[in-house]
Parts: sequence; structure tokens; C-alpha cells
Amino acid sequence: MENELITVKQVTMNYRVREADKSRNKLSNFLHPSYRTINALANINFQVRAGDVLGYVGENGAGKSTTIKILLGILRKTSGSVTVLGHDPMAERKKIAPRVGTLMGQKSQLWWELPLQDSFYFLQKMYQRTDHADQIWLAELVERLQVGSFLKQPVRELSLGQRMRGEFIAALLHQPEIVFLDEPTLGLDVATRAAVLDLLLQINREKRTTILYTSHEMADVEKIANRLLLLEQGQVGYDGDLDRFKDQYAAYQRVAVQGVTDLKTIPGVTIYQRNNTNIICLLDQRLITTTAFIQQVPLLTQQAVKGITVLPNNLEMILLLRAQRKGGA
Ligand SMILES: Nc1ncnc2c1ncn2[C@@H]1O[C@H](COP(=O)(O)OP(=O)(O)OP(=O)(O)O)[C@@H](O)[C@H]1O
Repeated sequence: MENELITVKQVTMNYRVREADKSRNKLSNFLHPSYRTINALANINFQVRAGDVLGYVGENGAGKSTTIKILLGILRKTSGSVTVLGHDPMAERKKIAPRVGTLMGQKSQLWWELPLQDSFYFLQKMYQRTDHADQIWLAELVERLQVGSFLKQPVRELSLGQRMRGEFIAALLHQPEIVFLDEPTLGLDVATRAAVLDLLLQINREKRTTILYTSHEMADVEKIANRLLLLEQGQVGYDGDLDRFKDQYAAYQRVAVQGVTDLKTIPGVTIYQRNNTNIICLLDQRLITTTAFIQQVPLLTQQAVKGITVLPNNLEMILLLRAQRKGGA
């Protein structure tokens, strides 16, 4: 289809890793190494359309970063086919690079020894985005992410949050059509995180920028994504509307029991979170209604219950539930 900016068809990625055979000595391991294959992506398929904000989520090691590296042409897939903006990212990386923006966790696009503003200047030159409209856009980014007060400071002197704001500007200043963000809010405080998410939503709305957003912060994913792609052990576990995914779990209800650190569980009740002041449970309302649970709570603990609150369901809870089921818990 014409408006598909990314297509991933039957993509498999196997990593071959060297592994020492403990039954042999170091020399024979060195001379005759043995290998193990890690199947990071097992035949995955998906498309990303113009304007999508795709929350690309999954547990550690599910294969998210591997996918992004393949889409950026920095990793060769084992099999399958991939196009980004109609091109093969490995063979035609130079054609794609000016049209995409990236922010990959710990990797920096900034020049550490130079003032932050010099990195913006060089990146603008590199992308040949130096006309009046580009300067206005850069000024808007500087304003929106409040980096004006440290533009003249060398990047190496910036705090993590300040640098990350600079990284966002570096990823967006050339007005890319697609933005790949891998754990972009890692280490950001609440206010900066909110500013960054608002900015991403704005460019999606106003410039129709397509966003592929990977994070373990499910609240951020819920705020920004209109589509969820869930990767489970290298396979697509869900691909579709985020709200529809949550609706599938409407039978479950999150309930906080305050003042309690110990609670007997009964069928249909799973302990979801526990801390020094309360326990959050997940109720499968097909087995126990919220009202029935609230009535039974005093019988399930010897501690004084200070209160019971029904909480809204969230994505994090659903993913935990799925992981527990898969693990046989
Ligand atoms: N360079 C590599 N060599 C060997 N194995 C690798 C390599 N990179 C990733 N893997 C393996 O591939 C699998 C998928 O890793 P990947 O980094 O894509 O997962 P992820 O979903 O991004 O995880 P996380 O959320 O922890 O960042 C894991 O089992 C990982 O150990």
C-alpha cells in the first residue's frame, strides 16, 4: 500500500554466539570453538503507515532493539524482507538517513567536546536543513524543550536530562518523516518526560510524523501510542489498536488494599504489587466480582484494612498478566 512507510515481511534474525564447552579445556575451545544460535526474531510481519504512533513493546530480550537496528540498516537480518520509505535500509541507507530521526538509549548524536548549539549547527548542515523555516523549527524545539540556558555549554558538562533534551532536538531538527525512539525517556524527570511526550504528539498531529516508540515505561506508551505492537520472544503477540488490546482484559480489575502487607489469595485474585503500605491485586471478575472481593478482604488478612480503592486498568498490568500466564504462573 502507498502509505505504508515501513514493511517487515517474514523477518528472522539469528545471532550466532560463541560458547565455551565446559567439558573441554581452554585451548581446544579456542582452536575448535562451538557456537549457539539465538533466535531473536522469528518470522515477524508488520507494516507501519504514515501518521502511526506505534508503541513497540516487549520484555527484555524480546527483540525490539534488534528490529530497530534492522530497520535502520545497521544490522543484517538472517532472512525476510524490509523496506523503509520504499528502500532497503541495508542497501540504501544513505537515501533513508536524511528522512528519519533516531534516538537510541545510550547512543549520542552530539559532539561531546563542543557546545550543544554547535552540534545542532553541524547536524543542520549535514542534513542541508539551513533555510529560514528550518531555523524557526530549531528555535521552536529549543523553546519547547527549554535548552536555551545551556546551549553554549559543552555536551560533556550537561546533566543526563539536559543531554537527552539535546538528543531529542538532534533527532527532530531535520523534520524527519519517521522517528525511531528506543527508550527515549530513560533517566528523564517527570516534567521533561511530559514535555518530550507532548512534543512528539504535536509533531505527529501537525506534521504527521510517524513514530516508532520503544519503552518499558508503559504509562508513556499509553500516553503516546495509538497502535500497539507487542513482541513476545521474537514473535508478534499483538498488533493493533491499543484501546482494543486493553478491552480484551476488561474482565480484570486492579484493586488496592491499603494498610495491608499480607493477604491470602483466593481463586481469581493475583497479587500484582506489594509495598510497605499496601497491596495491589488483580481480580479476574469472571471468578470473583469486585464487590465480593471487597467483602472478603477482612477475612483474608489479620491486619487492619485502612481502605480499598478500585484503580483504573493499565497496560503494565496487562503485560504482567500475559507474562505470568506464559510463564505458567
Ligand atoms: N549482538 C548480539 N549478539 C548476540 N545476541 C544478541 C545480540 N544482540 C541481541 N542479542 C540477543 O537477541 C535477543 C533480543 O535482543 P534485543 O536487544 O533485540 O531485545 P530487546 O527487546 O531490545 O531487549 P531490551 O528491552 O532488554 O532492550 C536477546 O536474547 C539478546 O540476548
